[in-house]
Amino acid sequence: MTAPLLKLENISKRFRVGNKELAAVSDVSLDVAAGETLGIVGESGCGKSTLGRMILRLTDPSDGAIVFDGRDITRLSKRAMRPLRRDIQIVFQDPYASLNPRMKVGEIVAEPLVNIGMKRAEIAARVAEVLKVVGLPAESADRYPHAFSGGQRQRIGIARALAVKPRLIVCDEAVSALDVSVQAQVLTLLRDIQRETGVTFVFISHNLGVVRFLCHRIAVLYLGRVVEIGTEAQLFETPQHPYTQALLSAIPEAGAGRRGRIPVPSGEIPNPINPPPGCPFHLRCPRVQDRCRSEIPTLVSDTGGQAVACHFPGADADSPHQTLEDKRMTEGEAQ
Ligand SMILES: Nc1ncnc2c1ncn2[C@@H]1O[C@H](COP(=O)(O)OP(=O)(O)OP(=O)(O)O)[C@@H](O)[C@H]1O
Repeated sequence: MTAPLLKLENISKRFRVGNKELAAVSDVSLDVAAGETLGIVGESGCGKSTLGRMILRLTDPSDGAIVFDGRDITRLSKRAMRPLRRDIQIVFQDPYASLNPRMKVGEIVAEPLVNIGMKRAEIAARVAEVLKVVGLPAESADRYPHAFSGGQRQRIGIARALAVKPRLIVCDEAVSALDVSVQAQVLTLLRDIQRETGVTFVFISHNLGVVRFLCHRIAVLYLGRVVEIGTEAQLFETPQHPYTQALLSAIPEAGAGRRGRIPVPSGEIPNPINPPPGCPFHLRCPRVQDRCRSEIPTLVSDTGGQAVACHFPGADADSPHQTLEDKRMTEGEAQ
């Protein structure tokens, strides 16, 4: 197996809030292979953006290591990070707020190229090239962002991220502000770009329906911890964690990919300043037992690579402990 392009090793991030500490991300370990799309999902406040910001080194982790292409970048200085900025880019959620309204589109897309010292003539050619890749006419370069729709602006953001030929793009809620039909177009564009260029994506979203379309593997985050991770098929066909199951049951069959927040399981999300002892999900869990109230479950992987952090994992109430392998065998036996 080839080494992962990105490796997060036991990453944590704690913020000081007054005289207390808030654990935004706790002990997260993830691998992302080159050319893969890893989805990170969970409700608001579960630590998705903080994780994304740490990957970009916009926020320093409190503990753990970030390894990019075999190199530990956790403690690199700003200066040492500069050449790597080209390799790791970000696309933000709000295409209205993230583009400078006083700059022409051509200048916006060119900015990262100027920063890496590319020559003027080459910049113009590259800007035209990436505008074409994202489906915008060359004339767009001379116009200002306000002349474009939300979906077109997000294409401009993607063109800007792509300009420097990055190896990894973190998409933080990149389609969440768009209408459903526009979301689908932008997701298709991202998938096509990946097929064409082999770029790796970390795709952050609160919407499991959206990540399903694009992601090869998905990590579900709850209160700063990965509670389940697996391939798209594993998570959608045999989710093992009650939280993943609750998120899935909230996606109407026909509405996968629709706009809006996931309706949540009953009960409040605990405050990360004062998290409950034991399993972070136990206050909302339909399967809670005594052990869950005192012992934090560790992430345990099955032979197929699906991993779950739950003392009592199970596919659903009728067939507890069913794994994707069990399901395949059962289906095979039935034939
Ligand atoms: N700079 C900060 N200082 C203090 N607390 C922070 C800071 N940034 C984030 N947090 C807290 O860390 C937790 C995780 O926030 P984060 O923004 O990463 O979550 P998220 O899953 O991306 O949520 P959303 O989708 O609402 O942005 C939240 O409780 C948030 O209030």
